[in-house]
Amino acid sequence: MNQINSGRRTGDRRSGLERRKNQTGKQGTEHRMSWEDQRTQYWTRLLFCGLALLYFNFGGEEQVRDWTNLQVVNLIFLVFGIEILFFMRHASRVPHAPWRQRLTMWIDIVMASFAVLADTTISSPGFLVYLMVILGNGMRYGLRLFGEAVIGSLGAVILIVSLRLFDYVDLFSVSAVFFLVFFAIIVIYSYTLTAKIELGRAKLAHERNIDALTGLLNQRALVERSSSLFQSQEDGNSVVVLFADLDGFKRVNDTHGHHVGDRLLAGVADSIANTVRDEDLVSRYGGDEFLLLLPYATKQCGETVAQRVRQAIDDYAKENGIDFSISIGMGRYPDHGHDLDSVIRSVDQAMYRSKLKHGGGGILHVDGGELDTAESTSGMTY
Ligand SMILES: Nc1nc2c(ncn2[C@@H]2O[C@H](COP(=O)(O)OP(=O)(O)OP(=O)(O)O)[C@@H](O)[C@H]2O)c(=O)[nH]1
Repeated sequence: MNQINSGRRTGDRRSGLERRKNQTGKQGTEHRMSWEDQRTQYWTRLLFCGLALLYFNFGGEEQVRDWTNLQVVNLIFLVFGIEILFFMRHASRVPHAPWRQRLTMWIDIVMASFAVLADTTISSPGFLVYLMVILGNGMRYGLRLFGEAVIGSLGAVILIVSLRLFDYVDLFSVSAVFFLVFFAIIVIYSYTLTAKIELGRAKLAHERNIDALTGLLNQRALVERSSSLFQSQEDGNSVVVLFADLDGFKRVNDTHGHHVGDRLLAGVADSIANTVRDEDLVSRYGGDEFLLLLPYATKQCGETVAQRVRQAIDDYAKENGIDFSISIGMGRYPDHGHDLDSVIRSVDQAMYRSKLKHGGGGILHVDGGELDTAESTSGMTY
């Protein structure tokens, strides 16, 4: 039992599966925006920038309040346009950048506020831009930015109204109050709609990426994650790949029934999840097969984890009085394959050779090196 717990962080009382569920849940539900998802937003920002320039230039100096002038307004909106083009280019190259989404949203709020403050018309069309910022960011990037956009816009409106309090007192009327009520209803309605969309999106991502029985990543999600993981392993770092397959699992099903087999798979998943770090990827690759990817790990780290996994499974089998074991094939990217498929082929073969040789419970390296099945793993640090 000690071996199973040895992978757990100090003070972290969650089971391995809970930790893994949280991790995979987060990874599985995170919504990564593609460039195509964001393109319309950047064109809309450009459109609004152009409209603002037209609006002020059609109105001329009379459209601009005394504290500034048309030249300054033009200059500021020109800089705004350049900022949009700059981040547009950035978004097309690096689509997923939460800091950029947040920064551009705040720039939009500042620009809308500037437009409203510079405008001699009290009910400036700039106010509608706040709605665009709230809806556009909320619907696209989720509730967090939605909330931020509401707070930012509300704060800006309060500031503007207090700065021009006397102008707005004159404007006070029943229709103005109703305008605000309608505005608030639209925001609340959009918030609940966004919450629903986000929940649905998270549920879908979870179902797509997580194996329902074990709570581990499924094969599809692992393949998807592996490409970015492999790309990030520069400077001679390697990813250790472990292919683990249960021995005698069919017999467990046949003897104890499928429901026990199911529970055993979930227990094995939990035991395996306990042996690795949070940044490692653990997946249920097939029926009774598990694939582990350990980024930035040396061969020695891989051996340590492989031995821990085997030990954890032996302990689990003993504790539950069920006769089964685990065979593990071990290799590394990029040493044993140029992509996930080819590394898996190598480690799968190593695992299979180990099974043939020992009939179960062995750990075999792709290079042919075998780990002593009796070796103790206590006291190992990884
Ligand atoms: N209970 C249960 N059984 C499953 C599930 N998925 C696959 N299986 C069973 O897992 C077994 C896997 O077969 P084998 O690979 O031959 O299992 P094994 O007895 O461990 O044999 P070796 O891998 O050759 O050692 C099959 O009997 C499948 O029906 C599942 O979700 N739940």
